[in-house]
Amino acid sequence: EQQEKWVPRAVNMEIIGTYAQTELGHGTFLRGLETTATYDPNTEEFVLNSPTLTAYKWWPGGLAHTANHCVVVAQLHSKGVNHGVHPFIVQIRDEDTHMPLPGVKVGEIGPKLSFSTANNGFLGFDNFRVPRDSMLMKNAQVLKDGTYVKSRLSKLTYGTMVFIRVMIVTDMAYYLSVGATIAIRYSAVRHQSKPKENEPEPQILDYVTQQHKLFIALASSHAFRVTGQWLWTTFVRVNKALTSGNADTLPELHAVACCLKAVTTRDAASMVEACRMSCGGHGYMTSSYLPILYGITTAACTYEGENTVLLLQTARSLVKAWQKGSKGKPLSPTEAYLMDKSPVPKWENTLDGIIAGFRRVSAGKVQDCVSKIDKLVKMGTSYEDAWNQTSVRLVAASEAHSRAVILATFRAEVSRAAAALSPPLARVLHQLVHLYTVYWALERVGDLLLYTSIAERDVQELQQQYEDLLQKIRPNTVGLVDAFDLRDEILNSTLGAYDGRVYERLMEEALKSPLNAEPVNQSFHKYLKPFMQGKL
Ligand SMILES: CCCCCCCCCCCCCCCCCCCC(=O)SCCNC(=O)CCNC(=O)[C@H](O)C(C)(C)COP(=O)(O)OP(=O)(O)OC[C@H]1O[C@@H](n2cnc3c(N)ncnc32)[C@H](O)[C@@H]1OP(=O)(O)O
Ligand SMILES: Cc1cc2nc3c(=O)[nH]c(=O)nc-3n(C[C@H](O)[C@H](O)[C@H](O)COP(=O)(O)OP(=O)(O)OC[C@H]3O[C@@H](n4cnc5c(N)ncnc54)[C@H](O)[C@@H]3O)c2cc1C
Repeated sequence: EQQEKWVPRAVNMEIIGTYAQTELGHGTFLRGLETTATYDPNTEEFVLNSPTLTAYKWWPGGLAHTANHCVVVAQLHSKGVNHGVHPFIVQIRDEDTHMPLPGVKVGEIGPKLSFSTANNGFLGFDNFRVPRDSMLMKNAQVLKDGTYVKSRLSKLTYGTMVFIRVMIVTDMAYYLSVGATIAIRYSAVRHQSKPKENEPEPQILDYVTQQHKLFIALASSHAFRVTGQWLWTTFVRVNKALTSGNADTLPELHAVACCLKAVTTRDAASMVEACRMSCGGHGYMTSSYLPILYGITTAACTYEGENTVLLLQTARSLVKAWQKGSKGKPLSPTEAYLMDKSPVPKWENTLDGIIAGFRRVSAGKVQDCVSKIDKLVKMGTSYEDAWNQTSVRLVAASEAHSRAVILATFRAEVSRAAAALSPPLARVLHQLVHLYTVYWALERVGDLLLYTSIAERDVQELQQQYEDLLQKIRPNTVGLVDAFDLRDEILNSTLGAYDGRVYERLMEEALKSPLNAEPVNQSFHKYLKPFMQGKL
């Protein structure tokens, strides 16, 4: 009945909430959170408290001035026992006056790299009392007398984060479609330099280096959209099983959500930055929207689980899978390839050959990590220290695993969908799958040389395949970004508008600046003139 109490009010916007988990002192290590919720059986209330400065919640989006409620993650104490972190839904502001309630300290954390509209806030409690039903009791409960009833699965507390991580993969597909649309449209409008004296300045989109910078962003948008859809379907299936009490598939979902969130956010941020830089000075204009887009995508590398920490979570799953598989036990579908003990096959410069190659790389890296950890432990190093000393390799193994998942999913889903598409459209999408796959084979050629039978001539051929694909995709590039069908109001970009009036839009935006309101700015009279006259 808690959902009946809170959900309708949230849906009709009586409740504006945020998720208050991170504190000044802890973001990753949730078991280290300091906010306490101590149960008082005499009043059937929880007393929320921030015992230290580092216990203050810090970062929750909308917390500073928008939210009037929040989900607070706190250490639950009852009958003198700390039962660990649990979620509580807490009203923090008066619903009429919006004033902070007594015992609640809330405010803005200050300027950030981007996300300036998110009013991220801080929140502290001074022995703030909330009724017992504030504890979200879907998984664990506290009875009226203070008896704690533990959840059938403690990890369900972390479920919200899995959901958001799953959504973030699709978010990255969207952000890349915005960046690619802006940069490719601008590259079609911008003419620069004279490689051929007797010909006009060409579109910068015809420079192969420009195509190399931009087409991967276009292909990645499709790869992440397809992978995000697969991940969402997986999430729905796991959640359905959880509802019926079966948590067997949750570890696999957690592991694959972690590495996909980490890899897609890192790729999106670096590719949006490449889109910005490919637009020269105008890409550095706020009016291009590319700097803001970079700020948004790079934030995703940190929020909802810092990327390194998440890649290590996946590595933890891969190492456990290796150890499990080595004992002959079955592995989850996404990790089953780790147990492929067949001899390394002859390298094939095909999509299937490259996908199989990335699986070999991932399995080889995981095996190397397990061997290094085992060797260190046998030499007397603690497992924790051996893990830390191997962690750079563990992150790389996780990345290789994630890339193998994306490559395989992108290829499989486009192949499956192609049958229902027109031959020209199917051909273009296959070209994007091919470009994405060969791009990453070339980016990770060192790993392929270490763990597969790829030879120098294969690499040369892949490079030629890649350059041929750039040439094949070029004629459809503008059509492909137009197909994202992003309205000018959404693009919010002087460089990416559909009409291509880049220079007029740049000037229109410049003239809106208040600094252009008068021909001589007041700074001349206040500072320059006195300085020039030696009076400053
Ligand atoms: C229908 C309504 C729709 C509403 C619309 C929604 C739209 C969404 C749009 C998309 C997003 C929009 C943009 C978002 C804007 C910004 C939002 C940002 C919000 C935040 O940042 S919230 C705070 C996020 N914080 C984190 O992610 C913290 C990261 N830290 C951790 O996850 C854990 O602390 C960590 C890293 C796991 C370490 O903890 P520890 O206790 O040390 O864990 P162990 O490593 O020991 O592992 C213990 C054990 O648990 C398993 N585990 C860990 N996490 C999970 C999990 N999430 N799920 C399942 N299982 C988990 C782990 O595998 C271990 O298992 P073992 O069996 O190996 O022991
Ligand atoms: C734009 C934005 C919006 C946010 N919104 C919210 C929100 O709405 N609600 C909310 O609760 N939080 C929010 N956060 C906070 C976010 O979830 C945390 O910043 C994130 O979880 C990382 O935690 P941290 O900042 O404490 O970094 P730390 O965990 O201190 O990480 C710092 C460094 O230490 C490394 N590190 C930490 N632990 C390990 C480890 N075990 N092994 C190896 N390296 C490690 C990390 O890799 C990183 O390099 C937001 C953050 C941002 C940037």
